[in-house]
Amino acid sequence: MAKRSGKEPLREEEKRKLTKDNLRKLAVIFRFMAPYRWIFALGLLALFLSSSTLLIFPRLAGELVDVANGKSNYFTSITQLGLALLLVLVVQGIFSFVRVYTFAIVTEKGLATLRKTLFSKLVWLPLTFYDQRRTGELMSRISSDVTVLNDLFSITLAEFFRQIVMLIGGSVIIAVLSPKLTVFMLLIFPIIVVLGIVFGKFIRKTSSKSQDKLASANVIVEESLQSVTAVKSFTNEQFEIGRYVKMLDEAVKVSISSARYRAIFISFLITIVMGGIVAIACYGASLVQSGDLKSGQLFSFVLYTAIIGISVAGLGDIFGQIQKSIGASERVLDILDENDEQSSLQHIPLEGKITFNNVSFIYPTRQDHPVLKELNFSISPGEKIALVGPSGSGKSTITNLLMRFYPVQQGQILVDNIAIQEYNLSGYRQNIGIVPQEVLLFGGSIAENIAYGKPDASIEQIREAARKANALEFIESFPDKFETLVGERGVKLSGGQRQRVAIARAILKDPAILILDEATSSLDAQSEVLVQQALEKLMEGRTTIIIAHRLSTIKKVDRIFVIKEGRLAETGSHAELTQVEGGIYSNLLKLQLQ
Ligand SMILES: Nc1ncnc2c1ncn2[C@@H]1O[C@H](COP(=O)(O)OP(=O)(O)OP(=O)(O)O)[C@@H](O)[C@H]1O
Repeated sequence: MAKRSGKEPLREEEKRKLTKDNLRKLAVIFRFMAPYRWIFALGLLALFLSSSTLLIFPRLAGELVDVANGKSNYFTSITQLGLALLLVLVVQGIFSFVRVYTFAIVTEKGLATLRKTLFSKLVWLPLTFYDQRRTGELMSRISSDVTVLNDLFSITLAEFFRQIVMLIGGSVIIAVLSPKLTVFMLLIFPIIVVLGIVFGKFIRKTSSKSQDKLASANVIVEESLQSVTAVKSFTNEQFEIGRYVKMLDEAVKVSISSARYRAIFISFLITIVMGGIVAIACYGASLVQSGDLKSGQLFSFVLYTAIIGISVAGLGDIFGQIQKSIGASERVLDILDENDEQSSLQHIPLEGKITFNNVSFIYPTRQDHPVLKELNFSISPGEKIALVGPSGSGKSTITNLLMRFYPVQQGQILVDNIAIQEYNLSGYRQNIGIVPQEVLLFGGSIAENIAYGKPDASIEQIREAARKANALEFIESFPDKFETLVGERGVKLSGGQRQRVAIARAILKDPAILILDEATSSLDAQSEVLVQQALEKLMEGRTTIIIAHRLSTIKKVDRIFVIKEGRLAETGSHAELTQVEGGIYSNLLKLQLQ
């Protein structure tokens, strides 16, 4: 979702009705602010006082007119009144400062707790959750939705209370000032307000359409910039510009047509509001003429009417914002309510015996597509096996289940003769190291990236791991050595270098079980040799499962499991399987050799 400021129109789908249930959702979010409730209460008090002080202002301004006419009951000189006004302003300023500052403290601290809770929830959520959500959508939970809630607690709620104080206080004061004029005003203003609300709703709908068009245009910018290399390599610069211009032109068309309605709305509103005020002023003037009202009182009255008008107009927007915040809190709570896999870390020393007993598996998001079918095999501690088979046959799924990324639905996976779900999750996963096909590094230094396998590792241990991973030489050749920053996702390192950093990571982690997902794209011969040597060192003494693509690795393993359509089709050593006439493995081999 494109980032939008609070001033932009609300989308209908972002709003929720102000029901009791929905307001309860906001109350749940408010719990994050509970530790700061006393500061919040102080803010509310300051808000009440600053609004009340502000309400004195029009009254004093009216007195100013009466003092000038020599008709004031309270003040003898303009200077005296000027000082009183100054005092009101200063007091009001102090209360406003306290209000804004305290609300900011409560909101910032409370919402930082919410953000932290949300992020830790997200990282603890299982992969089954991620299969159903898009990353962009989750990002906007932490950014846009929490920002909407931030606005609610820091601005909207304060505005809401302020407008209410203004509305009620202002109405009481004008009723006391001149009951007659108040009744006259009440006959006019509600009609203006209703017209304003109805028209305003219509305008919001049309500008929401133009926002959507603009958002679509922004998607093109995002896509083109993200894949700028693809755009350039296909020499599609002109094509992308064309797409953008077309979409933007449509957005402009819709915006201008919506601006026409907005212009009518604004001119209508100004005319009718001013007309109302003029009508009140005229009637008020006639009251002054007949001696029912002092001119200063009329002046105050008109100012109060304007304040009440502004409050009523503001309330509509505030309700919209509250409805939008309920939508945001609902989405945030949805995530907080998910079941996560959080577990404290227990150290479990494993030997690395792996057994699959009749394991069948279907991904929860693709119920109609059985992936693994009654798989049976056993791997001894320290044994090295390769998973071989056509794309989509289920090789990665086997390792996903072993990592407990997904729960097994049928059959059992045992490690050291105990069903894997019996182990403490983090303790269990600590025993498994992965060197993935596509190594993505974090944006820090090389040292930090290697230490990802063991965050408390000393620099000597990091160095030793880099040495074993054949990475020391290239790291030392950089001017900043281990402190070299690898760039976003490790872009500053070559494929082979990234692989060796990943191997060093795994060496440092020192797991009993190792999963190697061989890179499909080949490295240059020299890098290949260095990576292979490093991998062999890494594999020593560990149970290893290799998702294999290359002959050179397959030949060296103890056993090869040929997977076909989720079943174990053939098992044996390279030498054994090549002997099988018409076998899947021997056919694959022939293909590769060709
Ligand atoms: N997260 C997922 N959600 C739903 N289906 C999935 C998921 N991951 C894989 N699959 C499906 O499961 C089947 C097996 O996929 P898997 O990744 O295990 O195959 P593979 O043998 O490792 O393939 P490759 O060699 O191409 O990596 C495929 O049909 C794939 O579309």
